Amino acid sequence: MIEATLCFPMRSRSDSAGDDTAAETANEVLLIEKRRGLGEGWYNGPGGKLEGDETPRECAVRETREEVGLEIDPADLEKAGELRFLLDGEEHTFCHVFLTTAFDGEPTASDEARPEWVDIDEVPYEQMWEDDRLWLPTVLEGKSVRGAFRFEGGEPLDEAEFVEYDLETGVSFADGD
Ligand SMILES: Nc1ncnc2c1[nH]c(=O)n2[C@H]1C[C@H](O)[C@@H](COP(=O)(O)OP(=O)(O)OP(=O)(O)O)O1
Repeated sequence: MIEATLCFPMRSRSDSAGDDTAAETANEVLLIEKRRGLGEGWYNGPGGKLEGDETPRECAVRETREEVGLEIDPADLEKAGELRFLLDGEEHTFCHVFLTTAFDGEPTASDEARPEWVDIDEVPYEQMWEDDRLWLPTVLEGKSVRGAFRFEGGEPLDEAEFVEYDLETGVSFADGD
């Protein structure tokens, strides 16, 4: 099974301070238009597969740097979701989802991704993985999710048919995940 990450940098158009979680104060999210590989041509968060012995946080930081050039401290990532993608009844990908409002730099396009700040009320779900509309709005509201999403039809995953799902909200995750 593949272990992967998604990272959603968020920002507020009008600066607001306080102890709120990232998604409670932010109203724009950084998406990428994927330029190659799984999900090519669709919008998603920066992210990708874990490499070597890196942790999910380290992976999210590395993928966000490689894809859009933002620097993030792993401690500034808020864990927001755990998603299981199943293909033909088999576990295919386990994906850790993170949010952050703390990052350095300006998003820059790479070979893999074209970044775009998007209002959280205008996320282009019709140009994203079909499951995203089921869990991403909840994540962008600052609530955590744990879900399983079943696809049928064989590899590659992005050409398989999305058939059903289970989703829990307001879940908690183990420290350090
Ligand atoms: N169903 C669904 N919804 C939303 N997001 C995803 C899925 N399935 C997925 O695989 N994903 C996400 C999880 C990952 O962030 C990417 C896929 O990562 P990929 O591009 O294959 O990983 P990289 O490590 O960047 O790839 P290469 O470097 O090998 O090209 O999609």
